[in-house]
Amino acid sequence: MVDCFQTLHTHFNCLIYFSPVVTQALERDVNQANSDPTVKAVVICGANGKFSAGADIRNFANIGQSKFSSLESVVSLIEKSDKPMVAAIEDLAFGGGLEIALGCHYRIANMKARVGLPEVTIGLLPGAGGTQRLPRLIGVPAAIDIITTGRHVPATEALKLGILDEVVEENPIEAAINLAQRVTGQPLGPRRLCLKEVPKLPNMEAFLDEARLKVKKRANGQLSPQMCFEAVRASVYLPFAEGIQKEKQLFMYLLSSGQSKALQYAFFAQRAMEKWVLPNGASWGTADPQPVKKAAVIGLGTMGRGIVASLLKAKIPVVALEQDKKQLEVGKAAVMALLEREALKMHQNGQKPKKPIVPHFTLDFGALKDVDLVIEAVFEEIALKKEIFHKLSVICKPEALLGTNTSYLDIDEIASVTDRPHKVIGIHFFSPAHIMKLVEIIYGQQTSPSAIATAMSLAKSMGKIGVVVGNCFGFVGNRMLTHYYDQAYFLIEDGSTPEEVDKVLQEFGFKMGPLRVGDLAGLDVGWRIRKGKGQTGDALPPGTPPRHRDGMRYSPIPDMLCEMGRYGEKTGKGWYLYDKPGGKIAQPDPWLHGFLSDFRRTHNITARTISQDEILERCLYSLANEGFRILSDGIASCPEAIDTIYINGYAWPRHTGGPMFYTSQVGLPKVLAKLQEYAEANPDIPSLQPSPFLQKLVALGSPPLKEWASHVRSQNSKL
Ligand SMILES: CCCCCCC[C@H](O)CC(=O)SCCNC(=O)CCNC(=O)[C@H](O)C(C)(C)COP(=O)([O-])OP(=O)([O-])OC[C@H]1O[C@@H](n2cnc3c(N)ncnc32)[C@H](O)[C@@H]1OP(=O)([O-])[O-]
Ligand SMILES: NC(=O)c1ccc[n+]([C@@H]2O[C@H](COP(=O)([O-])OP(=O)(O)OC[C@H]3O[C@@H](n4cnc5c(N)ncnc54)[C@H](O)[C@@H]3O)[C@@H](O)[C@H]2O)c1
Repeated sequence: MVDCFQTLHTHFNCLIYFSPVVTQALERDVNQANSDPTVKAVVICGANGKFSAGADIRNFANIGQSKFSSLESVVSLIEKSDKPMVAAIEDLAFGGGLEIALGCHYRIANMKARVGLPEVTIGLLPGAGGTQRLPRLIGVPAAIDIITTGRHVPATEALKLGILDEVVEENPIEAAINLAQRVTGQPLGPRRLCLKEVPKLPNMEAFLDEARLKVKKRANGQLSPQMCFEAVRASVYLPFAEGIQKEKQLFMYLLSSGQSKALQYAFFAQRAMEKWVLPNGASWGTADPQPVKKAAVIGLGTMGRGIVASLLKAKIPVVALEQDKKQLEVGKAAVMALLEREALKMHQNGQKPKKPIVPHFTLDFGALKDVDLVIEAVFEEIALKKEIFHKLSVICKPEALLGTNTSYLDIDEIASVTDRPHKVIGIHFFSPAHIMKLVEIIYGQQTSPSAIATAMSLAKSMGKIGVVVGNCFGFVGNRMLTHYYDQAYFLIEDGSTPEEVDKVLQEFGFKMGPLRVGDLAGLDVGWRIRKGKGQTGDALPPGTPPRHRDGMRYSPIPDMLCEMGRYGEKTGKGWYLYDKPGGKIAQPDPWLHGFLSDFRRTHNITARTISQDEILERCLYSLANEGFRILSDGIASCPEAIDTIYINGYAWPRHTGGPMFYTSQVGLPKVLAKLQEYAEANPDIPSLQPSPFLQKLVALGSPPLKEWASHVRSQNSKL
């Protein structure tokens, strides 16, 4: 029987995306199968165990509309075929890949496959008929969910929704051939999605109005979810062919938008991080990771508990250590609650919760003697960290890697007290550690390439994005963030309210502005750091001017709020007033406004009306300005690293590409001119002085972002 069937492999070599060549080859093969009378049915599958990840994103910049359109015409060709077409989905079918499968008359996948239309995440919409066929297949609410979020749908859920006709344990190709044999001769009309009606809802109009608002709110200024919604909405009101035209028109609109460029840049920037290279030439290509079969976490506070959960998610057994019985009990309860929540989430997503590995909770450092990796997450105090690392170097086996989750402290100083500085490394998670994707991997002067490779491989196994960076106070992310916050405080001193500053940054695309984030994280966190640096508190030399430190402008307002017990959400008061301690409902606080007026009066500051542009530019350009310094210092190897850090660690709006990409889009000469203007108006804020590297790039005619790193290299090699 097999000779009556044709199995079309979609000509992919390794990964599985549609270039024009692949699309044309598929079209040719489908035409051949259609015209060959010996072929009774066709099974379409991928090669090397994967169906397809969709259109080739790298091609978008270079390709004309006609080439794009051809993928939809192939889907249509498949759908119109008089012979049963069966998609055999192995592992994944995303974007154009799922659209091809939707053109098929039947779809079968293996159990571990995932399907989805992730175009929204790269600033686009499914442009090969997906927005018109999926709602016809599974109804409007489920289609809106899948298309506007781009989420990956597991095979079992896809089966329930009706996206798949069958899910099999093993090889879907064999099952597809069996199915093709069974259905040969049956009418295909009912299987063609283009001929189906979109399933009606009793209250479609009201449902769509509400859904549009929800999508808009969640989009935070990103266009693609909103256009995805409009395309699905068109499927309800337009005949199929007109819906396809509408989809095409919206696709082309998104394709030409700056947002899709930024999102595609962010996609590739993130993936480029795996291929790290150090200034000394050591790299991912030559460094071997060590296996991590057992790990330890020291300190089960805010960060430690999330780090334990992340390690367990990667199936690494963990020893969890605390300083005393009480803290151990608190930490243990918190970790167990996190694990239960994870299991519940899996259950709700239709996944079978795995039996959790329970950590070994202990107060005994001796329990760390056989671990391969330690991640220390105790208080941010250098003396305490050094004491712990000294102890670790005595207790842990010589090959064990010693990691610190410090936010700011010097990796070399910590390494100096150990017997193995080459195995000491910063592994900087972001809060909440079990959720946030970013891990900054910080190498010190002596950290070995193998230690970096191990930390990077660990990040990947925890489902996180590791970015390798150099060692300096605050590394990349927090070093830049200081300037963003300073500007926010100075703007408030000069006349803005916290609400005004936050609104401007929220309109830019952040979910929360800096002051609201400060309240959420706890204002005492920064206060402790400033006290540690001697900028406030008992260590401050008498006679220090209140609004200057070392001749530079300093805002004492955040310290004053903390001195009054206003730590933010947890105390019910901070930059905002909350419904209760621990409450989430933030209101403008009349008391704070009065306090700010008194502060300005005391310090002879005449409040001025500050424009939205000034708020945005001072906050964002000062942050990016530090990014140029970080590039120039070699702390980040390329602007893509900074952008990946900001998008994944600081909730920078992905659709603007990250601070460096955003700056490149605004135009380096404009950013430079604005920084010069603000620096002249504020001579006591040196961080507003444009970085020499930014000036150099402008002098070079503002080369494209992908060339910036080579200009750093040429600059440093001349030194
Ligand atoms: C008129 C209108 C007509 C329009 C027609 C449009 C049709 C359609 O609607 C549009 C699309 O399909 S849009 C597409 C919709 N689809 C998506 O958005 C899916 C995007 N892809 C993904 O989400 C993930 O890559 C997977 C989950 C597929 C695999 O994850 P994993 O196992 O962790 O692997 P990994 O590390 O992530 O990737 C490995 C390598 O493959 C690379 N690469 C991957 N996909 C690529 C692509 N489509 N392209 C190019 N390259 C792609 C990736 O860069 C990396 O390269 P490197 O050089 O080795 O660094
Ligand atoms: N909180 C954040 O947002 C955040 C983000 C990234 C990094 N970090 C860094 O992570 C580290 C921990 O921060 P956190 O916010 O989790 O602090 P935390 O105060 O919430 O927790 C610290 C924990 O360490 C424990 N501890 C203190 N001394 C110890 C010892 N000798 N042995 C064992 N345990 C000990 C404490 O009992 C406490 O439970 C710090 O270095 C911090 O800078 C914090």
